[in-house]
Amino acid sequence: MSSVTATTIPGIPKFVPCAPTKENLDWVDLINLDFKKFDDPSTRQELAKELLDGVTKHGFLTISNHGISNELYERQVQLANTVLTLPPEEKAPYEATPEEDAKGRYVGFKPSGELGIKGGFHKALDHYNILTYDPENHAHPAILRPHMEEVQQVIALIRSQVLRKLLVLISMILGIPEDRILETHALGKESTEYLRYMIYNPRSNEDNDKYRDLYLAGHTDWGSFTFLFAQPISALQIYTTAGEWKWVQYLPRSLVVNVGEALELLTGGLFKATIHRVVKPPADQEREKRIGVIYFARPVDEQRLEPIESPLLKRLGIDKPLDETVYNMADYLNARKHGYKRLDFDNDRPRQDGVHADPFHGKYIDPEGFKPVVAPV
Ligand SMILES: O=C(O)CCC(=O)C(=O)O
Ligand SMILES: [Fe+2]
Repeated sequence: MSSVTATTIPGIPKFVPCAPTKENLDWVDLINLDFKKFDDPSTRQELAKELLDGVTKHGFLTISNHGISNELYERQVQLANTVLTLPPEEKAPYEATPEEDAKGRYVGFKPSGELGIKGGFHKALDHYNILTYDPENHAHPAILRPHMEEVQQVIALIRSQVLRKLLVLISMILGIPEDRILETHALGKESTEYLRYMIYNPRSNEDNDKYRDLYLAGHTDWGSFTFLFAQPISALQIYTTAGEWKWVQYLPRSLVVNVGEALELLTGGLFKATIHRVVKPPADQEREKRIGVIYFARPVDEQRLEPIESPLLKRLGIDKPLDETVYNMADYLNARKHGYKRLDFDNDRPRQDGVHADPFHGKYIDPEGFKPVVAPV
């Protein structure tokens, strides 16, 4: 089961994923959920317990036997590479507008600009988003079009085989009816869920110095769960409860799952949105382009982000909203996009004025003058 074999798809450029690093990094010990256990009622109970352990310990887990075949999995990586390495002139017509980006629901490539958009991204990074709920039925680049049915199939699998099962396990943990939790992610309602293809191009030493070796600054995700197709290039780190940055190890063909802020808010903090970041890979992978396939699950736009009524949360005394303002999902995204709760977690790499560029933090001035619904705290 080598990670360096490359699936070929007619008409799609071949992409050979990088070999795993030989370096022994300071790995984090993540709990792996074997989703085979979901099928049997007794092992399903065990799985629910493991999920609770995973989300309270690190807020990060891996899932094996997730129901996405090796072939579909590898083909997604090939398609992601194809789309993200299109020449700029072929990307341009599919670039989202800054307004769409500001609303948190966009299709296509991230808007470009000197620093990407909102001062947040170095252009060594690019995104391509495919919405799950896309009433406008956005067009995709010609090379991707023959494969859109397959992309939709993968999205449907992630929702039915992974997200739905996790939500059922949550209903068991919280002691609430399945329907109550499933409706928070109902299909067909307005939502910003999407599949994202992501590229991190290698940077010059000068740029790495300038950006403190950070590709993505420490952050928590905004939705409920994020599913990352396991990544042979080590660069993802999580901030543990012990206050240390540790590396996420590559487990071939697994999904790496992390809890986002919406789920933290829905569970009164029982499920932890873990801080994570992406840094310069180890020396034996540093010159490779890093291709990501990521699914961001999110509650529907209208879902209010406050604790779900649950006997467990009540018993634990965590049944009150965590924040002063209770937003629904759509308004929460809007607020987050415009500076609400913007925090600096990279204190281990202090930014020196005049030495480091600050694409991530500092005083935040929204370039388009968008405002959060309520002034940020
Ligand atoms: O590329 C990765 O490994 C993680 C990306 C990430 O954290 C994000 O896009 O929110
Ligand atoms: Fe993230």
